[in-house]
Amino acid sequence: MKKKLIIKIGTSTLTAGTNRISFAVIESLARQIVELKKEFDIVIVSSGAIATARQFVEINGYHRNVDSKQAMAAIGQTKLMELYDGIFRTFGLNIAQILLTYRDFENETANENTRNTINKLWEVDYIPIVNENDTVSIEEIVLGDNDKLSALVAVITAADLLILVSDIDGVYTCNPHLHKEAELITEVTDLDSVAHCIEEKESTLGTGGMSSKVHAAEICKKHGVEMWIVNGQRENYIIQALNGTIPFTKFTAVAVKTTINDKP
Ligand SMILES: Nc1ncnc2c1ncn2[C@@H]1O[C@H](COP(=O)(O)OP(=O)(O)O)[C@@H](O)[C@H]1O
Ligand SMILES: N[C@@H](CCC(=O)OP(=O)(O)O)C(=O)O
Repeated sequence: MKKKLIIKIGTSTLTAGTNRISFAVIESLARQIVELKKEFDIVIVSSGAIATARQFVEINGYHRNVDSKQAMAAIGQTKLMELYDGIFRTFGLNIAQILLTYRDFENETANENTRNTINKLWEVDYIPIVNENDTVSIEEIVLGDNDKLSALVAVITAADLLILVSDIDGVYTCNPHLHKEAELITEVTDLDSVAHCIEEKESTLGTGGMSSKVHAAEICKKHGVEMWIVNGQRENYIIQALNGTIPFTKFTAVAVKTTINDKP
């Protein structure tokens, strides 16, 4: 049986620091997935709907107003999937879309349905691509960046590994954008030991940042899922992390897997 791998990729990685979704980033992901598929069943958790919409339309006040953001997400989601579909197909990869909210994970029947859908998609060789259903739920567009959502997907699928693709090699002893002396922490076993290391830049406050990744790690740890933070700016970042040829942060998990019913 294949191992299960969840890969979360956010807007900053997908846009490679520009204001457009980068075809090259999606191509690099697809190229790696062709290799990874030999060993893993894979789910991608992808943000980027709003960033994609911005290439076509600018709804007034979408920076401030949640309803405008939601409308942007609704417009961008189909176009984002078109991009994934077009690029992944050239690599012989099939994709399917799944939209979820946090509330979906509070209900065991919904969890069972999600699990069944994902398992069936794997069986017929389709890669599920998950995003938050921004029309009915706004937690991730207001507060987070799909980090928690990806942890919940990892838990309900009993994944072997969750990889959060970020703009940085992992958790440092302090924020390296603010302190030159920061050193990468390559393995975290005790989450309390990194809490004091997190220091968000003003612009990222309230929109994810490293705090939401550590929160995702808490959920994973509690349910026995290992989580890594890997730098999406490095070449072949997932393959290289798996081969141990690039630095990254690993959050080790407790040995016993529990179910999502033990509330995250
Ligand atoms: N101790 C720390 N180690 C690494 N990054 C940190 C730390 N504290 C705060 N950060 C911030 O977290 C950012 C990564 O989170 P985020 O911006 O959400 O990334 P992404 O958009 O790639 O998911 C870093 O660029 C950095 O500014
Ligand atoms: N779900 C929304 C936004 C989620 C979000 O804020 O994530 P991110 O763009 O990674 O900070 C989208 O796809 O644009």
